[in-house]
Amino acid sequence: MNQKKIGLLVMAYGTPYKKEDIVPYYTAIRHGHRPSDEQIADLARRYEAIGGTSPLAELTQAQANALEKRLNEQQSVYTFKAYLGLKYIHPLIEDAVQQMHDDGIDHAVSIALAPHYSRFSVQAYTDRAQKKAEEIGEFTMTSIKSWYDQPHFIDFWVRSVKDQLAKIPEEERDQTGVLFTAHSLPKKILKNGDPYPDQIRETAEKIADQANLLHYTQAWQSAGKTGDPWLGPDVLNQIRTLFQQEEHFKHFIFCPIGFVAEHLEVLFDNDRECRTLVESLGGIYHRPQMPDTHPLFIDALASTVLNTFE
Ligand SMILES: CC1=C(CCC(=O)O)c2cc3nc(cc4[nH]c(cc5[nH]c(cc1n2)c(C)c5CCC(=O)O)c(CCC(=O)O)c4C)C(CCC(=O)O)=C3C
Ligand SMILES: [Fe+2]
Repeated sequence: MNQKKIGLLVMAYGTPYKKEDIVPYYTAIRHGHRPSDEQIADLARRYEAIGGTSPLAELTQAQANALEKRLNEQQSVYTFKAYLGLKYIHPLIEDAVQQMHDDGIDHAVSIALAPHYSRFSVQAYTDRAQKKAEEIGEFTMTSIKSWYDQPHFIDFWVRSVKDQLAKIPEEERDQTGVLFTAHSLPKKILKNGDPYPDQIRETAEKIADQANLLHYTQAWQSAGKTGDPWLGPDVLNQIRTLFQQEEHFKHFIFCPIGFVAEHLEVLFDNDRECRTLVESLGGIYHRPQMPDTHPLFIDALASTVLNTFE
């Protein structure tokens, strides 16, 4: 019997492929308003600092490929075909949905490469995908909202933190603080009861519990420099706070649990800014490798997708 072909819409933020993409990309992030020359220069400088462009383009594609492969290995009822749909650069979410339809697909599952749900993040991806599906007609799409609590995902971070701790001399392990971070969002999301902060807190608690962490905390990173207030505490302030506490921490392990790949926010905001501050205070910076295409992580995504068929 023919296996039914299912579209797998893998949605992600997107990143400039080359220097010339930075302006149109940043303009798209700003909903079509070109940022100031100063803001553009600042972003270009950050990409320059991590090697010119981000590794994210390649990693997002590799994650989509790995997920497709894993899904087709794990079951034989359906054939999954992955389509990348990006938020701010080609291939755009809408184009991916159109392509599925053109390829004769009438049912898809969408998943965002972001673990936690927010109206500002995942819902924005989903709305665009569903709108396009409705426009096409006779095309149904199941949209996954979040998967932060998928056990394999938690397990990935539990193992990562434990690996980092194992490298720290035993007598210094109780002088180690673990910081769980996620992208900050404007505080106004709280007014509508957005689950984002709670989901991130829950993720941190689950990991800390399963890894038996003595000292851990949660903080927000990469807040925008806009007029309105963003969720805090900011990670840089949180580092200072921890140093002021009586434990006299020596080691700091950074776990950016809101992101899933090596990219600008981690390579710059964590590995440069957080590292610089930690070292200036006399501490030692540690940061496990991001999920990327780790089998546990891909399994977490695959299980989440397959659960939509139950
Ligand atoms: C919640 C969230 C995630 C995680 C969930 C998800 O993945 O969806 C995320 C991921 C990412 N954000 C990214 C890049 C950027 N985000 C920006 C700006 C912003 N992000 C926001 C939110 C988020 N962002 C917000 C509310 C703004 C302010 C908008 C404004 O300015 O009004 C800007 C503008 C300049 C700056 O502010 O730095 C850039 C360049 C990249 C790719 C980096 C690379 O290329 O490696 C990735 C994965
Ligand atoms: Fe962003």
